[in-house]
Amino acid sequence: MTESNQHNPPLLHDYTHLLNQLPPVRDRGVNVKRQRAFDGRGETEVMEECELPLVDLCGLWSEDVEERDSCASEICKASAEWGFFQIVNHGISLELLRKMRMKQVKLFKASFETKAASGLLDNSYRWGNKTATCPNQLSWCEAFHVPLTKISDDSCYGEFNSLREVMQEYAGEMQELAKSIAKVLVTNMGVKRGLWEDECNASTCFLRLNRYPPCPISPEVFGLVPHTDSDFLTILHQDEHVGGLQLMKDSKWVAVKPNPDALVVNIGDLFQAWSNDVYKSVEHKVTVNKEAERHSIAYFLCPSYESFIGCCEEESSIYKNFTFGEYRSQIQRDVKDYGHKVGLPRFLVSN
Ligand SMILES: O=C(O)CCC(=O)C(=O)O
Ligand SMILES: [Fe+2]
Repeated sequence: MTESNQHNPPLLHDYTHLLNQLPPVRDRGVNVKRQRAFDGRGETEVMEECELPLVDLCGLWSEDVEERDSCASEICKASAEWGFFQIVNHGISLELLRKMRMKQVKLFKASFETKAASGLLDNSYRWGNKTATCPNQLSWCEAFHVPLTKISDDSCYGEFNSLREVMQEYAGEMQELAKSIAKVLVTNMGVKRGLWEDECNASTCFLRLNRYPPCPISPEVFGLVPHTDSDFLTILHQDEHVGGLQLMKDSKWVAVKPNPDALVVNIGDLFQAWSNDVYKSVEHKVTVNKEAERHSIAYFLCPSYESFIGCCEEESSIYKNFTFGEYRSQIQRDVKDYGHKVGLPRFLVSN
């Protein structure tokens, strides 16, 4: 097996030592068994593709109070029961989504050396997983992880200057949309003013442009390892055609069917803590294909590092009060020490 495409990162080459730990193909069981062993969780199985709850945001922008309330309650119900939902009529034009995707595809078509070159998109290019110590910690992907504060910075773009305007417009619109959804979730908990109103300025929010190259050893590695997002909420512009996103629902992995008209929203750890576990930050992962590449763009709504996340039910909070900065540092320590994020359980009052 070779990595002939000069635009792909050298995943096979650089992770040979890890991939050699995989048992020979003849020793592995049938698919489901293999997936179970691979995930390291006896109870998980892959289910059929499913339709996530679909929320038409038309109601949210309506003059009619009842329509607004009904849309808000759909958002909150999905956030509590699934932690994930899809939105249509979200106000972001299909033209902008298409333009952003075209630019993203073009960017990833650049050679690996160009992408990794110093300076491009604030040196935000990442691939694989440096801290992986075994094959199931390896993510078969490449990504630009771009802070919103850098998006208008000319020096980030080099030869990709035409990306700047689109990125700016895209990030601005995502920011507004994310805040509108956050406001619904905050109001539903009986709180008039959430910390996100002051704290979720652009200072720590970011966009992640993901590409999952075709993977000759699929399904032996993940595109993105199972994780929860460490933010308030995420808005995901999935690949229009190629599926791969799976989420945990009732102890089963559920595959999300691509819907080219919809964006996917998921609750992150901070909203779960703030809502005292009412909204769920659900584990999700991405699988990869042997032949097809896949693209996605995620927008992460985050507070400033000094913000206390707190809890809307202060007296009965099951989590300690922590700042976003503390949360991030703990994750970084855990990844270094154990190879993976521990996340919210670290901050339970009972610990
Ligand atoms: O690519 C996807 O569909 C999911 C991406 C994701 O979960 C992330 O970037 O955190
Ligand atoms: Fe994620």
